[in-house]
Order: sequence, then structure tokens, then C-alpha cells
Amino acid sequence: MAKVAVLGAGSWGTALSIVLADNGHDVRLWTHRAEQAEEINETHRNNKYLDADLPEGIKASSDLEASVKGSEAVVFVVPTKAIREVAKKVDPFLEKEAIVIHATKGIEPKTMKRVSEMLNEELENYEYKEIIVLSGPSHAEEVAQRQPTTVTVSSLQIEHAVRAQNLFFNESFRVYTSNDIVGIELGGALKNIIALGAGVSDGLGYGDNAKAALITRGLAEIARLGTSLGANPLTFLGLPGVGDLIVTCTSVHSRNWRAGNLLGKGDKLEAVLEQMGMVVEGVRTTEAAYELARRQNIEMPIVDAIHQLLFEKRDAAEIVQQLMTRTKREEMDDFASILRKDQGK
Ligand SMILES: NC(=O)C1=CN([C@@H]2O[C@H](COP(=O)(O)OP(=O)(O)OC[C@H]3O[C@@H](n4cnc5c(N)ncnc54)[C@H](OP(=O)(O)O)[C@@H]3O)[C@@H](O)[C@H]2O)C=CC1
Ligand SMILES: O=C(CO)COP(=O)(O)O
Repeated sequence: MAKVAVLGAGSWGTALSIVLADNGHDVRLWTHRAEQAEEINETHRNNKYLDADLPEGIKASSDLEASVKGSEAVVFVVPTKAIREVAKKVDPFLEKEAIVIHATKGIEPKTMKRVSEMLNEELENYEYKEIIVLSGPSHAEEVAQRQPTTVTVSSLQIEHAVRAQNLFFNESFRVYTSNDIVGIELGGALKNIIALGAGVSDGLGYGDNAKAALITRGLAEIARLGTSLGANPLTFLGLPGVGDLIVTCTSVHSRNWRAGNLLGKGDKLEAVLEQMGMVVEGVRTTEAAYELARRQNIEMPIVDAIHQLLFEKRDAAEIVQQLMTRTKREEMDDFASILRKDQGK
């Protein structure tokens, strides 16, 4: 069994630590707050973030060097905005034999970089092709209860993805592999924007028809942008694509859905984020996707609408009206263009 360092003691870092400890691994759950490490080690719980008893195999620590030293795998699970800071801090201690995995879902505003690209820039000894992402429809709350969950791990070097698959795979946590890291990271990050929209729709009092429309047309936007950036269009029909989109748009566990729901009910963004107390990745990813869509010259009306709501202080009901009254068009236009692109036409 391996020593594994999990960097980030929020809800997802804690849930992934449970999976690893269930598999018999010796888990170091690193937090930047010493008092949180003490609390976890004394109570075997991480109450602020997850309602679960933690297995004995998890030891929390605020000592980064001790956490990663001798680890066979290092798993980054801090929010996107903290990735560079934590990667810079951990770089001097990383041993080349360790595989680097991340389970963070976001795109960096301004640089428009995916998390694996940010890690590649910050970690001296790792090549881009070695970095692994873990993503899929997986709310921490259900993983902690060992409810059946499926995710995908991806790396350009498939043997790295297989090592991650072996590390996490168990009877309630089924892990697939893929080499489409671009599609998998984009699917996981962009669905958060659509989940904000699904929450807004519910907050406004709209029903299942509206939500199904958002999910379906949201998937078309994600696939259009993703394909323009080199992703395999089929990835968006998989777990880290439509799978994660469904779970995030329809679950009360989703922080993005919950934040959107409060916005739809009329609360202000700053108040909503303060109230959440956990990361709502879709907000910063909206900034990045809005710019990416312009750079790639891709039409993304739902992303534009969420951008207007979050950053241009537009009224939610007005934005829905604007989406509904866009120019008439043929439904499968976007898919036809994705297929043509995939076939090199
Ligand atoms: N929750 C889930 O079900 C899932 C989440 N994800 C993704 O995982 C990532 C992490 O999310 P999640 O765990 O839910 O977020 P949470 O908000 O639950 O926790 C974030 C954690 O990161 C810590 N943190 C924040 N900034 C820093 C920093 N600069 N240095 C060190 N630690 C820091 C926080 O510390 P502090 O307590 O001090 O604020 C906290 O422990 C996100 O990208 C999310 O999209 C992916 C799949 C499922
Ligand atoms: O990515 C997730 C589930 O797969 C978690 O989504 P939220 O961050 O919206 O809770």
C-alpha cells in the first residue's frame, strides 16, 4: 500500500482521502491551517466540510514537506485560485517518483489556463504529459457515504492514468481512464457555469423543462468550445461531460447550483458567496470561459447570460427572456459543425 498526500482539506479532499484510506493507503491530508489538522486528528472528523467519520488511515497535517515526503502520489484538491500558490510551495519537496494528480475543476481567469497547464508551469520536474486529472459526477457527500460513484482519470501518458486508476478504484468508486485531458478538464470546469444557470432557473421558479433545456444547450456550448480547443467531442458524452453536467445541475449538494438558486431568488453575488462558505468555482470560470469564447470565436449564449448576471448586474428574468428570443435557428447546427471539425472538414 502507498503513502499518498492529499493537498486541500475541504469537502472533496476529505472525501477522496476516505476513498484512498478505504483502499488501505496511508493518507496525509494536508491543510494550510494547523488548528484544522489538530481538530481532524483529535476527532476523526472534518465537520466544517463533510458530515462523515474519517477512517484511521487518514492523518491530517499542516507540514507540507512531511506530507509529501516519500509519497507515491500527490493529489491537488485546492480550489483553482489556490493551485499556483500550493504548487509553488510543494515543488521543492516533490520526489520525481510520485505521480501528480489533480481533482480541481476550474479555468484560470485572464490566462484562461486549465489546471494541468497551471501545474505544468509551477512544477519544475513534471512534464505536461505526466499530469493526471480525476473528474466525473461525484459529490463529496455521497462519496463519503460510499455510494456508487464513477469518475475518469486522464493523462496524455495513459500509463500514468492507469496508476491513478489503481490507486482509487474500489467497489463503490469505479474509475475509468482516458487520454483526453483537455476534454475532461474543460467538461469538469465548464459544467459549473451551466449549474449556476440551472440554480438560477430553479430560483426563478421555472420547472424541469427549463432545466432540461439548459443542460442540453449547455452541453452544446461546452462541446463547441471544447472541440475548438482540441478536445475529443465524444468526451462530452461521457462521465466528465454530460455525467457531471447532470449531477451538478440537478443536485442540492452542488455549491454552484445552490449559489445560482440564491441568485435566482434575488440575492446579491457577494452575499451569496459569503453565505456559501465553500468554493463556487463557476463564478471565476465564467470570467475565463467568456474570454475564451471570444478568443476562439465560439457562440456561448448561456455563458454570456451568466456573465451578464454575475458581472454586469443584469436581472435574471430579463436574461432568460433574452435567451428565449434569440434569433431562430436549426437545433443541430452546432453538432454538425463539431462533427465536421472532428472529421477535419
Ligand atoms: N465538493 C465536491 O463534491 C467536489 C469538488 N470538486 C472540486 O474540488 C476543488 C476543491 O473543492 P472543495 O474541496 O469542494 O472546496 P471546499 O470549499 O470544500 O474546500 C476548499 C479547501 O481548500 C482550502 N484552501 C483554499 N485556499 C487555499 C490555499 N491558498 N492554500 C491551501 N488550502 C487552501 C480551504 O481551506 P480553508 O478551510 O482555510 O478555507 C479548504 O480546505 C474545486 O475545484 C471543486 O470544483 C470536484 C468534485 C467534487
Ligand atoms: O463537481 C462536482 C460534482 O461532480 C461538485 O460540484 P459543486 O462544486 O457545484 O458542488
